Amino acid sequence: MHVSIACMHYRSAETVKVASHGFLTAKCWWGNGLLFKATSASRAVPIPGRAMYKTVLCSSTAIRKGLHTPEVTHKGPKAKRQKPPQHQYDFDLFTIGGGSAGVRAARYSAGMGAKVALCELPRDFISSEDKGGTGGTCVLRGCVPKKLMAIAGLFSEDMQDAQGFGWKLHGKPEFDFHALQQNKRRELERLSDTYKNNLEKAEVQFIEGRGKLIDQNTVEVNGSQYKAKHILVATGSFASKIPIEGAEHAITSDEILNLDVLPEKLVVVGAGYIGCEQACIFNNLGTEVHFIVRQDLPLAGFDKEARQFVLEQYERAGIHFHGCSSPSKISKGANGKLTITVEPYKREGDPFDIKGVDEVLLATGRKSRTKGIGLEEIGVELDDKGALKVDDRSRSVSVDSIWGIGDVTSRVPLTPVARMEGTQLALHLFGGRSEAKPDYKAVPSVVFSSPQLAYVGMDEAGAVEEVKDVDVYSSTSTPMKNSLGRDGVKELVKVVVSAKDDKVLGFHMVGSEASEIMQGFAAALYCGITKTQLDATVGIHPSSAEEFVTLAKPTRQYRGGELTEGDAL
Ligand SMILES: Cc1cc2nc3c(=O)[nH]c(=O)nc-3n(C[C@H](O)[C@H](O)[C@H](O)COP(=O)(O)OP(=O)(O)OC[C@H]3O[C@@H](n4cnc5c(N)ncnc54)[C@H](O)[C@@H]3O)c2cc1C
Ligand SMILES: NC(=O)c1ccc[n+]([C@@H]2O[C@H](COP(=O)([O-])OP(=O)(O)OC[C@H]3O[C@@H](n4cnc5c(N)ncnc54)[C@H](O)[C@@H]3O)[C@@H](O)[C@H]2O)c1
Repeated sequence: MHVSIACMHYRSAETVKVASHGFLTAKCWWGNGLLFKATSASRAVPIPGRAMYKTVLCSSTAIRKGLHTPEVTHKGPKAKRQKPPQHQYDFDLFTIGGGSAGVRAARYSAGMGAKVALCELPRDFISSEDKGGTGGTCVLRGCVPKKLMAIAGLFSEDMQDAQGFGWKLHGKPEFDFHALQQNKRRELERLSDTYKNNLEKAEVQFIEGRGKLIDQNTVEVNGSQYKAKHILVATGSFASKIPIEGAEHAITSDEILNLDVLPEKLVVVGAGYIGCEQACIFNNLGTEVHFIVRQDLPLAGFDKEARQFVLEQYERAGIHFHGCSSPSKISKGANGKLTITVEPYKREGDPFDIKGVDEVLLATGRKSRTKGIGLEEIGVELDDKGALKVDDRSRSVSVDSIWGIGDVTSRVPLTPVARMEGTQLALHLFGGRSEAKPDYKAVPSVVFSSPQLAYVGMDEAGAVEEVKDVDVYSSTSTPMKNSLGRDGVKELVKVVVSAKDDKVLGFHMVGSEASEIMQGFAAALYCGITKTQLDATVGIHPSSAEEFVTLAKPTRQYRGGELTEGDAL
């Protein structure tokens, strides 16, 4: 049986499935891949040699229900009613974990007609083997609380800038950390509830409790066993502490986002995403912040010029950066204050102590949550970092019925990527799109520090290594706000171009609006923009973003992998 759908006012048309109950399942596509509910049918046309050809017409109002839900179905005049299926499974898909990845995959799969269940741990702001909550890390102890706290910190920069524009602040503005934390928790609980409600609206069966695999098709939660054709492991990751003496006195990102008292003095160990973001948040809120970092620059793996530039800005804002250093010990005094002993790392020098510290944040990386849930017992292969090993369609490399998406795998640990993997998995399993798989071609990323560092595509060193002939365009400027506001605030824009075919390979920016600006350039990179096309783009004036389309002369050029013009970084 074949069905085509014609949705008026929408680009659409696809698919067909004859459900076992004899009804037609019709998926209706919009341009961006969302699915809509089709609710009416007009005619069915038999085609010789095929069972039947059926056209379903539906109006835009008829298909407006639900952002994604797919299917419906109309009983075709000639469709034969079949016997109810003799399922050996309770569910088509059972998802363990209700974070960004699991919720997306579960909702979309249910929307495509699958029978889906999802289990998630009871809610807590601090995660553990037994505590979690719908929305997962992003909502309860990641992107959202972090961004709310970053916004709180930015008001302090704004108040300083405002004075240059004539605003008079009478007396020292007061900051109530407790109020921020209370308001923030309320908002996070609201969002977490929304995630749960959305699952229920999508008709995903929600089970609160810890999921554990019993065999390749069975999950146990709270003593009950559920059988599913496919099992999705989306259990995310957790902050791991480095094994130094006194590590029990240190906290991780879970706790720092949930403090009740604003620390006066904070030491941050590790300058990845989390370290840089938290250092800047607390610096802006008035805490004395010290950074202990093994390299000479923060943000290993990012573009070197952007790293150098962002460090200058962190130090200008008052953060104490201790590069080429590593902590060896944390001790707690009788007054409750901490002392952290710091050793030189791959350099000459003496150890030193940072005393009178209220909190030490270990921001030294995260590990996939794969232990104690029966994975290894049923033969699911993990990689050398303990992450679930999957193929390019997110299927376990060793057990066919097991799938893994999001931070539990070692791909790109970002929320939009986890969601994209969820969407693609739903399409692959239940959307009639067996070719569907995640696409990592142009994943943009932002460190929400102060200033922000955003990029998409290749950094300069990576481009030179891979492409050899590269032109680099970079420029620094003072944002207009800072012509009258705080002194010394600068922004960087940078474009990395292949000299062979003029294609842009990477965009980088350090600046207060970098996250908002980079999204559009990510779309351009995805579409394969050339430097000539970028130059032909009309700027938006006055703005920081226009710097990207006015970069006339290369700052550095490489040919055959060697620097031929400009100064080495
Ligand atoms: C401090 C911080 C800031 C971040 N900021 C950003 C940002 O700004 N932008 C961005 O894109 N990304 C950010 N990230 C990364 C982002 O949060 C993750 O990539 C994303 O949340 C991963 O989603 P996930 O669904 O794979 O995992 P999670 O969100 O961790 O979800 C996994 C879920 O599984 C549950 N679970 C675990 N075990 C079980 C079990 N046995 N049974 C039932 N449930 C279980 C957990 O409770 C959890 O809710 C940040 C991360 C952190 C830590
Ligand atoms: N804005 C965002 O999108 C955002 C924000 C936070 C987290 N995340 C995601 O979460 C992931 C985890 O973040 P993260 O900051 O924990 O990890 P990370 O890998 O970005 O940074 C960890 C840092 O710790 C350092 N480190 C490791 N071991 C150390 C040791 N023994 N001593 C001193 N330093 C040590 C590393 O060199 C690195 O700089 C990131 O990869 C990112 O994808 C994203």
